[in-house]
Amino acid sequence: MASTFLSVSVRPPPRPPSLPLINCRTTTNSSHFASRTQREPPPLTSILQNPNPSPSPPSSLTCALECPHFQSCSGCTHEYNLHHPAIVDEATDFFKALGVSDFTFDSCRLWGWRCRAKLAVRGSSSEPLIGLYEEGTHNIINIPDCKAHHPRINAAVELLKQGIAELNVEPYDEDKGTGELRYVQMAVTTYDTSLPVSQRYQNGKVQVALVWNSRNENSPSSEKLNALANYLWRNGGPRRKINIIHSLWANFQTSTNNIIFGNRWRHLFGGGDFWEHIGGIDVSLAPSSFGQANTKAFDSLLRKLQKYVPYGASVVDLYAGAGVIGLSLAATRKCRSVKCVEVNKESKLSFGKTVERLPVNLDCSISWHQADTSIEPLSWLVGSEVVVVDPPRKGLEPSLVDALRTISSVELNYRLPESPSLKAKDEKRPWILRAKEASMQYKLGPTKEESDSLPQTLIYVSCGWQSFKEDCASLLSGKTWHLDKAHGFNFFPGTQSIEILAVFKRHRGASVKKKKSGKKKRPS
Ligand SMILES: C[S@@+](CC[C@H](N)C(=O)[O-])C[C@H]1O[C@@H](n2cnc3c(N)ncnc32)[C@H](O)[C@@H]1O
Repeated sequence: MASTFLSVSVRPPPRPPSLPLINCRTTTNSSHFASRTQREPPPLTSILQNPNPSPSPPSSLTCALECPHFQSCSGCTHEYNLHHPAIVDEATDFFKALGVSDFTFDSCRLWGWRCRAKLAVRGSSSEPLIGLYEEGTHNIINIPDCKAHHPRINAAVELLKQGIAELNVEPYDEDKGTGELRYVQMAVTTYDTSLPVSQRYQNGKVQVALVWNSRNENSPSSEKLNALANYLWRNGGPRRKINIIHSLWANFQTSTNNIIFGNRWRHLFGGGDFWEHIGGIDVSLAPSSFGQANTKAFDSLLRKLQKYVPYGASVVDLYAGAGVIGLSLAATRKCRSVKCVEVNKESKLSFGKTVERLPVNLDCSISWHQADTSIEPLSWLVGSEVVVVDPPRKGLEPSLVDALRTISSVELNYRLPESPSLKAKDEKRPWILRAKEASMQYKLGPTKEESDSLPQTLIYVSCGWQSFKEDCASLLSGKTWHLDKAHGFNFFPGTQSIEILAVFKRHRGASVKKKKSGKKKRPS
């Protein structure tokens, strides 16, 4: 996961004046930016009429960001060669040294790719600032023409600014802890079956979550919150000719730390369910649950990932969020079982909704568990042939790396009890009991016998290149795993980030030592 919000950048040297600028975009609208000498936002209608999507793949070596905010905004760190960040060459060499010479890189969509953004709201009600930190400072700047954002996010931000000014909403003051609106999260759904497929992306609609500086909806400032939500719904909702708002939510947060969301959410307007079609399934994503920012690139990664999972396999999806990876495998690979493990309890609701849209005849046992994978990780690995890990940027927990490294030599202490009721009765470990309480179990089809197999395939999805390299070295040092395949995806064009999909296989013969039964061998 890459956070939109706090990014540190290293600027490349400025482009020499003589270097020709070849733009990879077919629908360039550079005059729109060239003529804009001031930084004030364009009117909402102009944003909507110039959605500036980039439907075609790159064709030259100098695909350029061409963003007017590049010098000041901390969001993007690289202006040229968006389709081929330098880190790709490093990754190619890295994987080659490990015996994988067919590393591939998918450059994905280069502009308008960000379908999920968390933006700070600062400034004053007459001149609100909604955006990211200014490079090297703690000041927020407006980024109305951001080239990474889906154009509908820019349009919704513009509308929000108008609402703030008109209704005299007070932006948050970090130093004093005063003000009303702290942050806004904008997430775009591009799944509208009433439109032809070719028109769906550009006509995405935005789920807006307003982070309000009060304890709950009964506080005195709630009237202002409702008025703002009303304004956005009236001016961007379904009654408008161009409907940009999908739904409106409030989150209540009064803490002075830098955690964006509080625990309390309230649905205000529009669809309570937010659907996207990713990896071959309909996925529900509540504003409180983790969602990938680059919807299209994530879809490409999932399509590739699916090919490495054998039909009918049992899968455990660690760091699962709302279970998008696991559930897309359940549907497309007809998995026997899929177990999703995630620490954030907010993802459970979205998981349940997504399961309800899976085909009923899947013949798969599906579960979601709220648990920390670093605690007794082996207990989650037992019973699955394939393990998928998709950790945050810091990489895998050391205890999980250890469990994976030593998986072949570990005695199998985790024999599954004969019946679930017996299992529940005998279980004493509080963290396992807590995870069970918070879990969700579905059986789509007849019940299958659970196995005590251990994973033969490890699929690592990484958004942190440094931590991936370290985890990779640790995993390979155990001689249990070898690296089989690796692919890169351009999840964050304009930065030196790369999303990696790496497939490890367990060495043949590296099998589990079964626990001794205690029975004496019968003489032959
Ligand atoms: C990069 S996201 C991936 C989510 C999901 N695979 C997806 O693509 O939608 C990482 C997820 O790991 C979860 N997480 C972080 N640390 C964890 C831990 N120790 N145990 C379980 N989940 C954890 C986060 O809450 C987050 O949802």
